[in-house]
Amino acid sequence: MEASAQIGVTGLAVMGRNLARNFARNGYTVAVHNRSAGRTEALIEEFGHEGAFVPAESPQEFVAALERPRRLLIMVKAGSATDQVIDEFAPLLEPGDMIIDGGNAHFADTRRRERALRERGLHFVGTGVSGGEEGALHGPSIMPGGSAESYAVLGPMLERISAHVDGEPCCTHIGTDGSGHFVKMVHNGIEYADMQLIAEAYHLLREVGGHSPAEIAETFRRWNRGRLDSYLIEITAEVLAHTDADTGRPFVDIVQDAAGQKGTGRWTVQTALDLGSPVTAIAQATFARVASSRSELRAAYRPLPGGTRQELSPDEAESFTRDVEQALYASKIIAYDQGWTMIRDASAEYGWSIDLGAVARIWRGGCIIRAAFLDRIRAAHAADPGLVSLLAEERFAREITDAQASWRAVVAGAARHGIPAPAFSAALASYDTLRGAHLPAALIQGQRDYFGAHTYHRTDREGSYHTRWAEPARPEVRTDT
Ligand SMILES: NC(=O)C1=CN([C@@H]2O[C@H](COP(=O)(O)OP(=O)(O)OC[C@H]3O[C@@H](n4cnc5c(N)ncnc54)[C@H](OP(=O)(O)O)[C@@H]3O)[C@@H](O)[C@H]2O)C=CC1
Ligand SMILES: O=C(CO)[C@H](O)[C@H](O)COP(=O)(O)O
Repeated sequence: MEASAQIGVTGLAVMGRNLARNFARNGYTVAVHNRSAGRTEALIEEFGHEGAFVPAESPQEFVAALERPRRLLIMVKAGSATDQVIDEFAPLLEPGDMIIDGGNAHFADTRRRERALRERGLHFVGTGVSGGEEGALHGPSIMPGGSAESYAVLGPMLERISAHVDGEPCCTHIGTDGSGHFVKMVHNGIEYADMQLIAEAYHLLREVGGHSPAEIAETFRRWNRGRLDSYLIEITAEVLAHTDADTGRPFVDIVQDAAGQKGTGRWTVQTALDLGSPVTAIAQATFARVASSRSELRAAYRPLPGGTRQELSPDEAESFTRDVEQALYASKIIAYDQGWTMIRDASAEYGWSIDLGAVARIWRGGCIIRAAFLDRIRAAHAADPGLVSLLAEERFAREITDAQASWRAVVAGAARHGIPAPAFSAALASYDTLRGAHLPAALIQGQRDYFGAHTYHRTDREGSYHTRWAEPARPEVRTDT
């Protein structure tokens, strides 16, 4: 077989098929392969006319169709399937060739795979891809890790098929080894928080504000024309406005209230604990999904009393809606700030030198959390490349300040009414924790020292200290001399 394809895609389910079509529509010759040949045949039959495809039945045929250095994109089920595919294809490749993994791999697996393949002279490019089925076809946000050398060859192709905002591609080299998959994982963590915050806003508008799903859809449409303008707000309005054809009831009332997850949010929270990154809003959003699915626990709690419901007058309901918008926006700033903190922490830990402004730039289009807001984050980092937190930027700080009263009223009101608002509450608590001059952590240090002689630092002197709590006089000793 003549080596005529600039890229090959193996794994032709929804994502792989549409990425292959995207490459072909952009003028590349694309070799296509799938474990079961039916998907390859279906792609050629349905979409073969869209561009230059080279269908391959066997891995050998597939690899033979690729121009050198070979660029082989894996789009299979994340996990052990990725290792199986690598084991199958790597022996057929030669030094300098590239394996790109566009699945939602755990970044630690990507680091392991990159190391192993580097030893064999191959480039392994763990690449985050976001945008779902439609994004894959029309332009996703792409987050490649791997070597700078591989990006020099691959980058132009990936940038070409990515979404574009203001003429700029939603694709950039994130850093070495697993950095691309790490950033994609945090994208999904933020996605969980954003979705949960929006869901809490809906719940409050319905249960406290007394609005119908159709009315709330209109509210979201209005918000989508303002500073909350985002894909997730847009689709939320569509979902809320949808009526079930069978029953004539709002769609949200016929769907079971148990949220699923494939696991990237969970990975974000697990990794945040290892890094010491306080991503509490993301964590609460992830736990809220978990809790929604624990039907046996929910059944046990259900008979117990809740808060006091109070009907709002039309004026009060209108004012409450404005408060919820403020609370949603303020909480969103915190959730995004937590995501960025985590990326900054990992970048330092793994030596990735991630450009935090570039991450915001490539998330402005193509991905699930795309939003006007991300351009503000990009601009904040452009103005101050050393920005430690979004709240250190004047405009974000002013907006959070302006939202104060409403934000607190919404969280307090939710508690009074007995409506769960875990992500709103976590975001506000995070804000108060990080801005607090004094935290009760001093007492925790005392407790630790009491039961475990874990020592503490004093506010007035250098050094580590321990109080001998068991002795009546409780003498204090310095432990670091
Ligand atoms: N769906 C989405 O919106 C998004 C998905 N992703 C990620 O992209 C990747 C592809 O996702 P998606 O298109 O949804 O497909 P799936 O995750 O459903 O995976 C199905 C594909 O994996 C192949 N596969 C499974 N096991 C093996 C194996 N052991 N050896 C070879 N091939 C195997 C299947 O082949 P066969 O047809 O023979 O069964 C099929 O092509 C995943 O890693 C996913 O996490 C990333 C962003 C968004
Ligand atoms: O990667 C994605 C988008 O960026 C997927 O849509 C995401 O995996 C969905 O996650 P979950 O099923 O956990 O809600």
